[in-house]
Amino acid sequence: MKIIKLSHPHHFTRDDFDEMTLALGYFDGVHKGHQRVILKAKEIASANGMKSAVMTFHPHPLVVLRKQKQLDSLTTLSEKIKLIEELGIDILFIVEFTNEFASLLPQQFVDDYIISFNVKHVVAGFDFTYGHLGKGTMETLPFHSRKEFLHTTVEKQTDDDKKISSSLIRNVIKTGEMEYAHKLLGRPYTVNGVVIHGDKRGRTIGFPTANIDVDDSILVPETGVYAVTFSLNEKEYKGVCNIGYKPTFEQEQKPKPSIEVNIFEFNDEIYGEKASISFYKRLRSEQKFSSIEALINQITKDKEEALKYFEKN
Ligand SMILES: Cc1cc2nc3c(=O)[nH]c(=O)nc-3n(C[C@H](O)[C@H](O)[C@H](O)COP(=O)(O)O)c2cc1C
Ligand SMILES: Nc1ncnc2c1ncn2[C@@H]1O[C@H](COP(=O)(O)OP(=O)(O)OP(=O)(O)O)[C@@H](O)[C@H]1O
Repeated sequence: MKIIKLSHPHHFTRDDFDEMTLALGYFDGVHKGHQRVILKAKEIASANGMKSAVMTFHPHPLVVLRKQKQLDSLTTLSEKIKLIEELGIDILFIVEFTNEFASLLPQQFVDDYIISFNVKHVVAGFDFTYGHLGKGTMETLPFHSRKEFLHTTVEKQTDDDKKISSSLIRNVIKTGEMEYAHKLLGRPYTVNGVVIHGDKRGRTIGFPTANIDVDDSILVPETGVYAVTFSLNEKEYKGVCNIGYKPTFEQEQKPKPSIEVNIFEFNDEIYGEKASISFYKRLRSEQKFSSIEALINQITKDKEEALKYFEKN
């Protein structure tokens, strides 16, 4: 996949590109609704001998326009790139979202970012908006197209009558409903990070853990214990993850919870390595135990429960 990063104003003209079908949106999480939009663009492109393309924006409009301080993203930009690449798209445009870009009139956006890129077909969801104050919609797009391109509107993708959206999935993950998040994303919710040093207490209680440092922009699920898979160097292991503050040992809560995984049948030294955790099911809340034995008994049960879950699913 070719990646083209640009900021406003850009210098591209139609002659720089082959004809293409373009899917438009922010696409945080690349969930099932997004997948439908992106795959529709791919389908139209291949039926018409065009290149398939996606245009996304970075950073998130709500953050740039200061409507939200931080987003708690489902994907970092590089995770989003990887997921879009896996869908088999030819070109990804990443437009820097700035106040100047946000103030483009709808017609200017269409002229400069669709027609100038030799786009012959646009695909977006029913609620996609463009241009200053989001005044452009799928209803105004034919007018702004100057008859230079066609468009396809993807109807609302729902689950139980609810629109599948990045915001819905964020709320679901915030309450630890990982099976529901899995259904809406079309894959388990996964966070990537680096293995860091913990307090080295885990091994002394018979449950060594890999502590993972995750980018601050990324949404971390509700605190608690989860059945997870842990991936490292293309290999996947099962495990149990605790997200929390370890109240059994710590008197004070740190600013952010630790994320640690006891990986089953694994004994390697992996500090500094890149790894990812996929969350399948929340097993329980984190507790303050009155003894280390009680904690050990509970983690033993957590492990059994996780193994049972993976046997059945
Ligand atoms: C599956 C699992 C469940 C855990 N549950 C709790 C808990 O309920 N309460 C708690 O205080 N610590 C809990 N812990 C955290 C342990 O206290 C922690 O792994 C241990 O203190 C080692 O920490 P360290 O890696 O920083 O050395 C859990 C850890 C795991 C792996
Ligand atoms: N459930 C859905 N059904 C159809 N199209 C969708 C759906 N969700 C998003 N889209 C479309 O996918 C593109 C990207 O959407 P966008 O990034 O705004 O995500 P969203 O999931 O709607 O997020 P948010 O929760 O931030 O509104 C847009 O064209 C949008 O209209």
